[in-house]
Amino acid sequence: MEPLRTDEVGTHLVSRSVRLSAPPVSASLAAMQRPRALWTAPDEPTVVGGGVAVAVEADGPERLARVRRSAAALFDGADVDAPDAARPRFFGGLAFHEEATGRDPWADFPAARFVVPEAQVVFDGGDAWLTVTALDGEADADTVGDRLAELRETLESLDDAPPEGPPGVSDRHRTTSVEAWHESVDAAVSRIRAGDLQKVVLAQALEVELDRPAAAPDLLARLGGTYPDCHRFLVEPNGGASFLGATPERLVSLRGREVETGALAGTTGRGDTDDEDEWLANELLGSEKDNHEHELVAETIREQLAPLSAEIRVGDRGIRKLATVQHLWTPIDATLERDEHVLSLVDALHPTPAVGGLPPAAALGVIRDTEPFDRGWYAAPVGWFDADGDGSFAVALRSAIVEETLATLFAGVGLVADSDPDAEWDEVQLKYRPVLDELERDD
Ligand SMILES: C=C(O[C@H]1C=CC=C(C(=O)O)[C@@H]1O)C(=O)O
Repeated sequence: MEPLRTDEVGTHLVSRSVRLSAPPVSASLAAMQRPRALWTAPDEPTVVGGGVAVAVEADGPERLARVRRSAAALFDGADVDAPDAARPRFFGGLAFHEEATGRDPWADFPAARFVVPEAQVVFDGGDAWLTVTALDGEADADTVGDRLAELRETLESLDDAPPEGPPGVSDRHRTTSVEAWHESVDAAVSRIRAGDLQKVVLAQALEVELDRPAAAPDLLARLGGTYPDCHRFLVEPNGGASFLGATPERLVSLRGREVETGALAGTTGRGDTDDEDEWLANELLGSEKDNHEHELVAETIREQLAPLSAEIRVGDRGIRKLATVQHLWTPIDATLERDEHVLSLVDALHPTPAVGGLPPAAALGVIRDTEPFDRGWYAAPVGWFDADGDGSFAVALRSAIVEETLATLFAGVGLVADSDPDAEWDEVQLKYRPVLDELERDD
């Protein structure tokens, strides 16, 4: 189906839901038609999607406002018969920059794309719900009901199989050599010291040739084992690519007027022993450089929320431990002054200085001028929203785009005045690990 690109959406959604005896998540995802979607977040229902009831795409500075208007027109007058848990949602995300470049490997990823899946399975505690959605010009409640019954049978007969192991890596290619990295970091640090900007996040990409095609559901299932507290996501455009990851960074979630977000910036590794791990955590907590890098993120998020909020609550700075790294982390919650759509919050917050820099325009200029590859959807918002404008978005870090036997991984680091190119290089390599560990075979 061609995505809708106009604000003049003349049709509406027809949606029906049924309770399922919960099928296995990974097998459900594997059973879905492309394009597939997966969303798992701490304290939220897991959602699997497949196929397209409707897709909305937009680009340019107004891309989120345009997506929001198209979605509102589709939800307005929608014929939805579903309990709250099973309500239809739009899933998708954005490119990091406002315009899509169309460069490989991102050729099929527009600057913004959100899809209401034809089939959506929500796993909420022990319950599971299947929702089938169509456009009213293409189906009516009866045909949607027939499809619901057919899919229910398929899903309820799925077996739970353990995920396949890593595909194996035969070759790898870095977009940035050590020498080029040193040059870029030195140049960025000089500009920061000269006062042109306060912080910039520079990234690298790693292309990896696989021994066999990697199955996204298997990769995500294994990532779930190692990174259970992260947001795991899968988005697929038209074509054969899958963009997936297990990110520790929530961008924002909105329920009613309650906002949850946080600052995540400042990184160190994990220790081999408990003592070494604690020592590393204490070094990070005491590091002037990392606290400065972190403070710029926390303060900017607070400033961006302030005009929209009746109250903002900034928690204590602490350590977020993941299997391969530990980060400085500050929880930030807010209560909004008035009703807002989660896409307005996404618009206000992206890119935070955890992935862009400060001031944002100067940092984006340095990123565009320096990085020899297209960030595509890496480090950009991915998530979902519903008819009320509630939703949840993560920052697409610790991620890769995978197609057949090629995977491209992305990782970046925040640079401030006293950043050291060698230490930052090592940090990039650590941040590849979550996805890379699931691609490489041990033997
Ligand atoms: C840009 C990335 O991480 C960000 C999030 C947490 C810590 C970061 C840091 O310490 O540099 C980065 O700002 C990435 O993982 O690619």
